[in-house]
Amino acid sequence: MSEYAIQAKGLSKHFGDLKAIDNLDISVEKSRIYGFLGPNGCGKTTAIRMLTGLLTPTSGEIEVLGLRLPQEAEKLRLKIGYMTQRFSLYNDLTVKENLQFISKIYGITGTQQKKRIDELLSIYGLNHKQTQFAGSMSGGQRQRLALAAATLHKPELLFLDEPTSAVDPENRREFWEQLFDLCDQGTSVLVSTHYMDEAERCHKLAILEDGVKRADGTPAELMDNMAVHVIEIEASELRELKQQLIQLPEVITASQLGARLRVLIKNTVNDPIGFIALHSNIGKQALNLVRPSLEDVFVTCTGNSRQ
Ligand SMILES: Nc1ncnc2c1ncn2[C@@H]1O[C@H](COP(=O)(O)OP(=O)(O)OP(=O)(O)O)[C@@H](O)[C@H]1O
Repeated sequence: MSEYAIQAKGLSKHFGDLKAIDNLDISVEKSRIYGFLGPNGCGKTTAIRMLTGLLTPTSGEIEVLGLRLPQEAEKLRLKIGYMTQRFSLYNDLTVKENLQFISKIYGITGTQQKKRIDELLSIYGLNHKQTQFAGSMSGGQRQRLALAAATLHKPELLFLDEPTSAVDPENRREFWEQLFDLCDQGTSVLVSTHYMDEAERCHKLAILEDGVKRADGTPAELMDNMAVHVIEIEASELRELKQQLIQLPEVITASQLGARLRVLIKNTVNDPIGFIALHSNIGKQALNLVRPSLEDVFVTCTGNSRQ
């Protein structure tokens, strides 16, 4: 038995001249949460659709839960859950009716259906909402209903495409707690996001840009292996200072965070604090060498740095 829920090698999808996914290699371990982090249009949905067997790759090899895709896609259908970017349930059915409808699709009927729906209503805090129309629920409640529907048949592997783009931070945090519960019970999860805080919660992630994987690893590995120094500067006139510093070829990017300027400097510079002090009128006491964040990793390994 493979330790991997998903393995893909040399995966590509071309739409005409556009390489939506270009030569992607990924390995997703079982009972873990793996993230695709990247901006809109970088190919996250295209990659997920190929890994679910819904889209045929232009080239490459895919094995999901021991099944080869796209050849064995039909056998995979009952083993996976897929929560798409858009709410795909029925707005004019109630919460309970939606779950009953999905149950029937999976062949879950009678007392088994009632038991499973009651269980899901309780897990996802929807007990008192069961007679409410899905269309009248809040963003957070809809996401919980969509997750309940995607996990109704207890899939071994769950695909979530930007699941929390329409929910507030509190609901997002709760949603992730539920993902970790699923993971604890043995479910493997592949989730796409463009939020750094969400990506940081994943066991492992791949950073995608223009269909290409720019980096992958655990969030800690990605941050530790960054070939840059990060300096935070506390000073006045930060807008001016930023303009001055980003002219230097050794400076990768500089971005303001409230009263501080966060500057990423190539690690070919041996003494980053001395370097900033030399190229500005800021004293060394206002400069701090800090730990890179995932956002620093993202701007360094994608083309989003110079602004
Ligand atoms: N069926 C299609 N035909 C032509 N181009 C497509 C098709 N599907 C996706 N694309 C293009 O492929 C690229 C990747 O799209 P994709 O939806 O996978 O990105 P994404 O990272 O999921 O972005 P978003 O979060 O905005 O959905 C985009 O340039 C998109 O326009």
